[in-house]
Amino acid sequence: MKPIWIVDDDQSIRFVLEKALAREQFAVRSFSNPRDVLSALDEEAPQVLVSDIRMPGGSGIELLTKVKARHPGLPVIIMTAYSDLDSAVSAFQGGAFEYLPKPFDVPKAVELIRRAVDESMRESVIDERQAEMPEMLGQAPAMQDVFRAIGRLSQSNVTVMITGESGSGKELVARALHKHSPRGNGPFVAINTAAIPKDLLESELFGHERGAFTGAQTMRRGRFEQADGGTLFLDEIGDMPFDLQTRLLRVLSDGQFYRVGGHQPLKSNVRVIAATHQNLEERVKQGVFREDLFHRLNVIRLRLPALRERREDVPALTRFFLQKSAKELGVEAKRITDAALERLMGFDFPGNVRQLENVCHWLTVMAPAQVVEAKDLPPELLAVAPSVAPSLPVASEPAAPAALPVEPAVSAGGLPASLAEPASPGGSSLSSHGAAPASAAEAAGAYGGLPTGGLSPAGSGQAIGGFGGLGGLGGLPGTAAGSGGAAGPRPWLVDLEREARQLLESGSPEVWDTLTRQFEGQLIHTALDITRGRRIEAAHKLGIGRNTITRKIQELGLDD
Ligand SMILES: Nc1ncnc2c1ncn2[C@@H]1O[C@H](COP(=O)(O)OP(=O)(O)OP(=O)(O)O)[C@@H](O)[C@H]1O
Repeated sequence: MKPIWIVDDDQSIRFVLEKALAREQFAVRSFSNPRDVLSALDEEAPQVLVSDIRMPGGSGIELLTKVKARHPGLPVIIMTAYSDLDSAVSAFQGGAFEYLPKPFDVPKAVELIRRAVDESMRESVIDERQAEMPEMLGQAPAMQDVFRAIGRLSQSNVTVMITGESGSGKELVARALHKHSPRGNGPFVAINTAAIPKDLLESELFGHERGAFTGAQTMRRGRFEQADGGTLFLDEIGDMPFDLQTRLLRVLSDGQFYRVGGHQPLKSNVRVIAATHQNLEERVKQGVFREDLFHRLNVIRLRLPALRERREDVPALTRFFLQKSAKELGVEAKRITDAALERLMGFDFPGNVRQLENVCHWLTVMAPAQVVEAKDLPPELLAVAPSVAPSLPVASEPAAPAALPVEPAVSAGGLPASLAEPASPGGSSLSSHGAAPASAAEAAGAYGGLPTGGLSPAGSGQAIGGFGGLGGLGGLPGTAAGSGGAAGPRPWLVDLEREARQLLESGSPEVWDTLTRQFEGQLIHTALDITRGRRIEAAHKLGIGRNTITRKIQELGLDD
């Protein structure tokens, strides 16, 4: 764990906190002014920053703003006098984790710091988990087929070949296959054979002994050894040099290999998943890919559709990536108009999902307003005439991102032949597993929850404005909504209308504010209930920032 940083010009405060935190086994570093903190930040970052609000060398609020720009996820606690409430409020607006009124009770201060530490640790764990297995969206039938195939393959250790254009999600699928396999707790090791120079590839794959070649000063384990007990993902397998193909074939046949310069045969228990954007049959015909290796790898083949073959997924992916980019950059997520989405859906995306992800990142940084309009799209995209003009499926918009089927569902049914076809006798064993596809509805329902876009935590007007629009709140747990596209308004909207009518007709003041508070309170309450009080997770599920949820909980008095 990184140290706690304390910034205060008052030496006695620093002393008291240092001692109290040291007693609790926290490492502490103290500063007497914000300037020193900023220069220390060039070298390292703390776990939590605790800062006074008024200091000779600059204000704590300014420091907070600067720190947040560099480390959006870092919890900052601002110490302030009771009398200084305005400053405390601006601290929250600047994204402080909490404020600590002075004079403070030392155990309470320590407890607050501990809570900030816990939250930041939990967030990094969540982030790691997400890094391991990012969310995978797809409502298009072709993607639902892929999810079904993943579910179907989940009890199996069979070799899989994933084909699809660059950026279509092959690695994501490989990770999902690994995660949902019996070896899901083992390592997932990926290697892109096209990205590594030919001379180094062999030692990357199989490792080398000390002194095996100039520069090999220590023994190094290769990816096969690293992946022992797990999955080795061989990306761009079509580009593997011919002589290495022979070595790879040998490992796949008898499980044995030698480190470069080594004489001791090694064994590694590895499941291989390979991927390529090339036509391997063609490469075999050209004599650049070994036919026997092709058959060995091609036991089950999964074909990932290009994004232009599943344009209906573009809106949900766009909202998802806008949220993701905003989170990474520590800003509010941008929303996007239907017209802009239609324009995006008409684009062919030669770089597939990766390209759309980059576009969303660009929009988060470059689009001039909070709501992205068609004219704000990147110039290279606007320069191309849409190849189709699809109309946006507003009513049937998915309420929540579909996620991978977590469990292999059990019912009859096989993999679509085009999608996952046993290409050699080895594949036939699969059909005996009896694990069968999860339905699209189950896959979506397993994660439930709110739409990734549309809810603006800052602007209550915008949040309410989203009710009848894209996505709506169909996935809100505990409501009867969610069927999407059913005739008539959803039951809770009918209730809302009745309540609004009653308040308006009776001349109640601040109707907007009252209802918005109830709406937000209910959302947060439900999310906290689902996450058993874990705020960061609740914020994540709601698609709002950690600071926003903390502020809202305070404002709405949900603390106790
Ligand atoms: N269905 C999806 N839902 C969400 N994100 C996706 C989806 N498909 C792809 N992505 C994202 O798009 C990016 C590219 O995906 P990935 O690296 O898996 O593609 P790839 O086909 O392996 O690319 P390459 O062939 O260039 O290696 C990643 O950031 C991935 O998380």
